[in-house]
This record gives sequence, C-alpha cells and structure tokens, in this order.
Amino acid sequence: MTLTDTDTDSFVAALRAQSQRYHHQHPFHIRMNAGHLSRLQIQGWVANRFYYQENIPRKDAAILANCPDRDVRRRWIRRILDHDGTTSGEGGIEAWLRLGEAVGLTREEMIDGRHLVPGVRFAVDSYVTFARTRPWVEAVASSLTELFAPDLMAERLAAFERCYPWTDPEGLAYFRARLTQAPQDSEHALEVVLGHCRSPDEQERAVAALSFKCDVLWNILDAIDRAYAD
Ligand SMILES: O=C(O)c1cc(C(=O)O)c2c(n1)C(=O)C(=O)c1cc(C(=O)O)[nH]c1-2
Repeated sequence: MTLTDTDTDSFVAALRAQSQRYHHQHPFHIRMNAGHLSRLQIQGWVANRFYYQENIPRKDAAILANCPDRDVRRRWIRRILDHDGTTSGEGGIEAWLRLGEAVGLTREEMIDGRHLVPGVRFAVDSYVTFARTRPWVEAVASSLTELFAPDLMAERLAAFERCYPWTDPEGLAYFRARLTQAPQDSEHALEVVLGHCRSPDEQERAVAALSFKCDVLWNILDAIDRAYAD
C-alpha cells in the first residue's frame, strides 16, 4: 500500500495528539513541578518509579525477542545498555538509584521494593506483558510517549533545583541524560512505526498502543498520589 504525505502527516498528528493524555498533566506532576510536594512524597515517587526503571530493559528485551528485523534489533539493543550499563556503576538504573540516594533513600529500600504500591506494580507489569504478548510494532509504538518526555524532564530538572534544594544536585544526572536519550529513542521508534504501520488498521492499532501506554503512566501516578496523599 502506498502512503501519501497527507496519510503520513495525519498518522503522525494522531500519534502526537496522544500528548493530551500524557502524564505531564497529572495533578501529582503538576504539584511536583510547582514545588508543592513534601520530602516524603518525592521519596515515595522515586522509590515507586524505580520499579518502572528496572522493568524497562525487560520490556525492551521482550521487543527484541519478538522482532524479526535485524536492523531494528541492532539499534533497539542500545536501549537495554543505556539502562543496564555495560558494567557495574553505569547505566540508567544505577543513575536512578543515585537519584534515590540524593533524595534520602537507601539503595536497599529501593531494590527490595518495600515501598512499592500495588497499583504501580500492576501498571508496570501490564506494560511488560503488553510488550511480550502484542505484535512487536505495537510495543514499539507504545514507547512513543518518549516523544512527549523531554519538556517534562526539563521542567522537572528546573523544579528540583529550584524547589527541592535538599536534593543532592549530582543525583539529577538521570534526568539530564534522558534529555538527549529520549529524543534519539523516540526518533528511531517513530521511524519504525511509520515504516511498518501502512494500513489504516495498523495505524489505528499503533495509536491505541500509545494510548494504552499513556494509561500505564497515568495509573502509576494515580497509585503514588493515593498512597502518599497529604
Ligand atoms: O519520567 C518520565 O516522565 C518518563 C517518561 C517516560 C515515558 O514517557 O515513557 C520514560 C521515562 N521517564 C524514562 O525515564 C525512561 O527510561 C523511559 C523508557 C520508556 C519506554 O517506554 O521505553 N519510557 C520512558
């Protein structure tokens, strides 16, 4: 099927329109970026988000396992290395642990999951299951929330520096790294999705996958917000 530029433009517009459902609008993030969260609420968010961070490489490994395209795999595998690092002391998961320490948590309490609330576990697990069980292109499409992430990351970095001065600034390196990693990742993911989703049905399923992922992120924050209510 041949796609015209207009078809592609309207598909990209439908994907981008999902930004209206992105978690930058969630009341918990709005309060975070306005400096209205307590130290306990920040710690609860960091400890619970650790479960998301540690599951991202498992989600990406599921996409690799289901993907028959060598070129895509060759590039996708970098995401796993970005998060896991290639040796101890490196990678995004390590950086998140340092963020936790910077806000006053210990590594042990993040790793053993003692603060993990059921709704966060359920939402994160559903994202990993989605990547394992749905067609790999849909799983790639679900990662496209990263198209919307950089503005939120930049806002969050500024908010931490301005409003939560008790955070050790070195702990914010994770957010800085994502400012460049997220656009690279989402650019590749968008290229894959545009290349593989040609029919209206495939395009609809890609938009639905992205919508599902917005639900995952929203539910993570709902669960954290409820567990750490004022
Ligand atoms: O803090 C955030 O707002 C945020 C959002 C997202 C996202 O939009 O999915 C990711 C991340 N962070 C992130 O740190 C990250 O590593 C990441 C990987 C993915 C993905 O779906 O593959 N999303 C995100």
